[in-house]
Amino acid sequence: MSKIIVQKSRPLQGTVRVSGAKNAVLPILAATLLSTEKCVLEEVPALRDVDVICEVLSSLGADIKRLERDKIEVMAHDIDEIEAPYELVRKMRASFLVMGPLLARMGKARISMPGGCAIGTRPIDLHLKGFKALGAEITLGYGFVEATAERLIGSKIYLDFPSVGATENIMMAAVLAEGQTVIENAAEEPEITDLANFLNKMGADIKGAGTDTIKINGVENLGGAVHSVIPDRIEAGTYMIAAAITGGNVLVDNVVPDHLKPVIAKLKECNMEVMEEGNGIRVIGKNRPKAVDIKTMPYPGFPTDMQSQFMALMSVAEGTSIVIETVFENRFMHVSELKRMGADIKIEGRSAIIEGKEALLGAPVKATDLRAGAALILSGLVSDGITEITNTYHIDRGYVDIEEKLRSLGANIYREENLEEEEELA
Ligand SMILES: CC(=O)N[C@H]1[C@@H](OP(=O)(O)OP(=O)(O)OC[C@H]2O[C@@H](n3ccc(=O)[nH]c3=O)[C@H](O)[C@@H]2O)O[C@H](CO)[C@@H](O)[C@@H]1O
Ligand SMILES: C=C(OP(=O)(O)O)C(=O)O
Repeated sequence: MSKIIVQKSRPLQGTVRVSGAKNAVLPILAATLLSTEKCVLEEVPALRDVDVICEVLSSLGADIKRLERDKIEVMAHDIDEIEAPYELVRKMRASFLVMGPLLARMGKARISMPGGCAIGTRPIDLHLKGFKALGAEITLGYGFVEATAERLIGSKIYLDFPSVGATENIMMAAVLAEGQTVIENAAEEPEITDLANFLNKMGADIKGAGTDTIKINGVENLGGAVHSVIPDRIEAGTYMIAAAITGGNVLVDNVVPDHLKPVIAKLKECNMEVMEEGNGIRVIGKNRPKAVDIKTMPYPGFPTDMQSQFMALMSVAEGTSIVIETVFENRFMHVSELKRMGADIKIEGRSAIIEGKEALLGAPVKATDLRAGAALILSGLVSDGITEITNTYHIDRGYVDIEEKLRSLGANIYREENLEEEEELA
């Protein structure tokens, strides 16, 4: 098991380039199953999750070539399997995103139940409700779910909650359905728009992605496409907080500022200087941050995937802040780890009350999930002593070269590999 070691660092300085978005590339790779022609994806982040979804696609019969570190070619001409095995689905919940494309293309899909995880139970009822509305027959077996339909029929689907994954899965199923599908109360995240843009390049007819009503007119088949994945707004936000927490001056390059509105607004509210510069955002942290409250919401609200990193910032802010998590029912696992580093945080239901401290103390801590791991790294940058983070495989799911990128800004961070121990799986 590897460890990431972080020591108190000087204010970070320089430029860091953001990679392609994990949450955009995963559904886009799943969508390549819909085409019998070659698809080429650029700005593909070199992440563990990307390797897993590629393994899923290969197991179904797709031919995958890595042309460059961030460029992948997928040829899904010969799909001969309809089952994504538990072995892979347990490594990454997003494997479930192959269900929609498989069902649309093959008329049948069988996927292992993804199960719960550290941030909540994460049910799949909305995905299934959508497939049923499109005419699929759903069978729940021991540990798997099977969907069958000779041809899906377009329908009107209202989502009880704007689930990102359900919107994507239903959209991918509906592109080859007969007639029109309307998804109401759809998720509006930029990653949904990126997926829709990719599908439209393949020949789909999708309108309204990025709003709460998406209209999909089914087509007979889809062709190949070349697509460049949007920048990762969560990775960008994490480096913006790294600049703020260390009182640094960092240009976070390759971003879409519009995707980061709530993070920019909150950083400004805590007295950080934030400005757009070319394709980047510069963050200058001159003073100790002022405590501000946040409430996570579906896009365009404050992203739940930035909640723990923001809490790390609030742990050293001046004053008291309240963080309310409304998207996941159990996304405060990082609190006990931050407390080990001296943070003063109390949890009351879905709220965390944080009394900002002037300094934190390094400690051995565990990354309980991906963003929890990022929060611990951020805290380590401003903690006296050494912070030793284990369960780093979570961090590798979502951050490309995180130590190298932070080191290039002057951070004191490195990784210790211990290959003798077996890695626990997510
Ligand atoms: C790969 C990917 O893109 N992951 C992102 C995606 O996850 P994911 O697509 O899993 O998140 P959802 O938007 O679906 O989940 C949001 C909430 O809806 C609930 N829910 C979801 C589906 C369902 O069928 N039933 C149900 O009750 C979930 O338990 C959760 O409480 O969006 C989340 C919310 O922005 C982000 O934190 C994740 O980083
Ligand atoms: C929760 C996250 O991802 P996933 O849905 O892939 O677990 C995340 O990116 O913070």
